[in-house]
Formats: sequence, C-alpha cells, structure tokens
Amino acid sequence: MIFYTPTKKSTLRLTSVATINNDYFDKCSPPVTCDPKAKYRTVNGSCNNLQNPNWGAALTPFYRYMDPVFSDGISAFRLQSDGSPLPNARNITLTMFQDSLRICDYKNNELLVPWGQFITHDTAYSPVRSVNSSFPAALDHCQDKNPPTECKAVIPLSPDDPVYGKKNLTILKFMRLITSPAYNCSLVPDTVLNKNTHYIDSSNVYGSDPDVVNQLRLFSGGQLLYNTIKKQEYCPQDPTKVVKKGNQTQVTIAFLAGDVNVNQNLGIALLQNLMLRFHNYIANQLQIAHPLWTDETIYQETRRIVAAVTQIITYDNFLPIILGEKYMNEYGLNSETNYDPTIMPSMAQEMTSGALRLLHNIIPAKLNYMNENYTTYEVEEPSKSFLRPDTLIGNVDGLIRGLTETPGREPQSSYNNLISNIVIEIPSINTTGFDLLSYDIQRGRDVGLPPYTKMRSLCGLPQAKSFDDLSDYIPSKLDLLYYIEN
Ligand code: HEM
Ligand SMILES: [Ca+2]
Repeated sequence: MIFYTPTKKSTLRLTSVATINNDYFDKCSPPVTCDPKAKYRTVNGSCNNLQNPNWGAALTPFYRYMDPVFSDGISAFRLQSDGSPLPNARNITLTMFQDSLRICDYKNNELLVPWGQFITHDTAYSPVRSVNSSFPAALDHCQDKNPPTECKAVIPLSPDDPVYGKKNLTILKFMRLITSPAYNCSLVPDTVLNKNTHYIDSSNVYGSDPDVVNQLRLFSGGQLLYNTIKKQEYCPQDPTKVVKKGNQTQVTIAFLAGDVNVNQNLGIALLQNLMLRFHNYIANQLQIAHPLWTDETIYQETRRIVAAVTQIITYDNFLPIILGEKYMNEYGLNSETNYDPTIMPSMAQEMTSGALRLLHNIIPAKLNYMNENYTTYEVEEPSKSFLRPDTLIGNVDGLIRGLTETPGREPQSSYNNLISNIVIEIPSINTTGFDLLSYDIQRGRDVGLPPYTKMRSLCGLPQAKSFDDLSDYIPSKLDLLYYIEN
C-alpha cells in the first residue's frame, strides 16, 4: 500500500447527519472474506477497506449526508409546506434557465465535460425501472387518458411549452430509479444501490461485475478485447445493440465497455476508447519488459496503472478547476496520499442526484473536429450523435484536437439548447427528446433529496428564511414558482 493514515484531519469535512447509512450493511450486505495480502483491487470494489469490506462495493447504497425526505416517509415525492405538489420541473427550467447568453470559458477547454462524465461513470450508475419495454421508448402509454401508477413520476408538459407544445407532447417520460427490493433487500425509506463500484478504480473501463469483466478481456497478453476498424483500435462492438431502421436492420457503432453508458455521447465514447487503447498500450509495454509474466499478471498490473492515472488526472487536473485551489488546500486534496479507513468512500446520493450534475450546465453545444494544423474540418452538434457514436470512427485524433482547442462554457443561468430541449431525440427508435435539467430536478425528488435550504445549512451557509436570503447563490424568480407562507 502506498497510502498512509493521515496525521492531520480536515476540520472542515462535512459531517453526515443521516441515520440510515448503516441499514444496508446491517441488514443486507453479503458476507465477504478478504485476503489482506491481495495486491490488486477486487472486481466489485469489496475488500478495499479491510475493516468494512463492503464499503464502496458495487450494489451498495449511495451515502447520505441527510436522511431522505419523502412525503409518506417511504417513497412519495415531498410536498410544499401547504401540502401542494412541488412546482413542475419543466416549468422551473422554463422560468429560471432560459437566458440566451452563451458565455465562453477561455481558461478551460471542452475536455472538462467528458472527463467529468468519465469519472461519474466510474463512480455511479443508478438504473431506472423500465416498464414493459426498454429505455428510451418506454412509457408511451403514459400519454393515455387514465395512466397507470408507473406513470406517476412523468413530467407533465403544458400545451404552450415552447418546444414540446409544437410536437404535441404531453409528458416527459421520466422513470423512477430501481431501489433495494430489486436486489432482495427491503429497506425503508426507498434506497438506491449503485451498480458501479463507488471508488475511482476504472470500473467504467473494466466492469463492476465478473461477467462483464470477462466479456471485455482478450485473455492474451493482458489485453482488453478490441475491434479493429480502418486499422485503428476501438472498444468491441456490443452484439446486443442493433439499431433498426424501417424494414432494414441497420447496425451502427455501439461500443461495449465496463459502463453501460459508453455510447451516450461522443465525448464519453472518445474517453472510453482512449482508455482502452491506453490499457492495451501499457499491457504491450509490460509484456515486452516481462516476457514471463502471465496474461493475468499483465492485465492486473495494467489495470492498476490505468486506475492510478485516472485518479491522478482527477485530483491534479480536474478537481482544482471544479473546487478551486483554496478548497483543494483546505481539504487536504493537493498531492496528498492519505488513506483514512474511517471515511465511508461511497458516492453520496446528494452528489450523484444533485451537486455533481452541475456540469450538465456546461455541456458544449458544438464539437469541432480539427486536423493536424488545428483547423476545423467538421462541426458536429452533439445531439446528432447521442447513442450513435459512429462519427468517432476515423476521427479520434480530430475530436481530441477539437476538444482541447475549443474553449469550454462558463457555468451560467441557461443550459445549452440541446440539453434543455433535445437530449437523445432519435426518431428511428421513437424517442422524442427530453430536458436534462427537468430530469435532474425530478431525480432529486425521486431519491428524496432534502430541500436545498436544509442542505445549505449543513454545508455551513447561513440559514435561509426567505427567497431574498437565497439570493447569494440563486437569482430571484424562485418566488414565482413556490408557495410562500405569510
Ligand atoms: C454530453 C454530456 C452529458 C450528457 C448528455 C449527460 C446526460 C445525462 C443523463 C441523460 C443522465 C440521466 C438523468 C436521469 O435520468 O436522472 C445523466 C446522469 C448523470 N450525469 Fe450526466 N450527462 C453529461 C455529462 C455529465 C457530466 C460532465 C457530469 C459531471 C461531472 C455528469 C454527471 C451526471 C451524474 C452524477 C448523473 C447521475 C449518475 C447516476 O447516478 O447514475 N454528466 N447525465
Ligand atoms: Ca468505480
């Protein structure tokens, strides 16, 4: 172990006041036996913490800073103080986030977004309950006059919605997340389990369960399985993903990787492919340096290096931009290799369903492909390639150059039009598009995130008793949406 126990603990650390964090571990977690001398991480993340072997493992719940708030104490969305439902999520987007400015961030390039998403997909995956058909066309029946219970969480649209009104859509097909009973563990209130390992351990490259891990290995030279297209190495094609178009079965590119969202957009597909190439490059080098090493040894040593590099990029390059140097120093995150076994390592529900999604605000509206002279040879709207990363083929270098040389987007009080109106609109598979911000708002309610005013007090900000007290971080207009007590 290169880690040592810290001599000095940050006094600023946010203290959890939740009462339910042990419930899963007390009632449901499977027994595990760890080998204290094991050199490599386990597939599902168990045994990283020898005192609490299940901490941080795949299929364990997200950590809670505060207990969830549901109106029935179990799973129903919370209500306003007068007992009325919370404001319609789409209405919040339309009222608060329709600024038409587009402010560039000249300090950071567009790579910030894919890297953020890459470590998100390493540390979190919360699948939705799909009803009688798979994402994303499910819930068509919710448009009927008397919709059944699974439609309760959909987001109703107003006929004069500026985007969806014209398409005659009456709902956004929001689905609730899978909760613990799906894994034979009855917990109250509703508890969501993370399907990926919570650690930054490159589980999005390798997989969080043994079947996926084995499916992705070549079992020769420590290599990951790859697909050669036009003489270049890519992630393998997912045999289950065949996109149908009319009567003809048209196979498009659908990569297979350790995380299921590898194809969601070009940026994430790019990084997944880069990491596959990086793994296979390192494995080759290790094989040359150690001709007697077995496939297993090369694979595990390479996996260790890839995960370490991912952690270094995250702590040295990504987090200082997101948190700022001041916080990095105060929280001891600068070039320190502390390991404190008393800290629960799991991703927090408040992060994955709330705070971490702040980067949705800076998703770029255009991607540039650049040639070796750094001139743009093609511009792509990201929405054209959601779930269809075909244009990556032959353009890996061009996209890296484009992402590196194009300024990012400053956080601002609007979302890029694609994100607030179109995300994943694919007529051939009958998906009509949605508003990611509305989903982010509704997701917070789905998992019972406590009200912002409570979370903000926990984070040390002054207690807010009126909308004016929120103006330090939130622009006015909120009072147009919520019930105000006299
Ligand atoms: C083009 C870029 C991106 C797109 C299209 C995208 C889209 C999405 C979508 C559709 C969801 C599911 C929403 C729901 O049903 O609740 C989601 C979840 C999420 N996104 Fe993004 N996202 C992008 C980039 C990012 C970035 C850069 C970050 C943060 C650094 C991020 C953080 C998250 C998190 C934490 C979740 C929840 C993960 C989970 O618990 O499963 N996303 N995103
Ligand atoms: Ca992980």
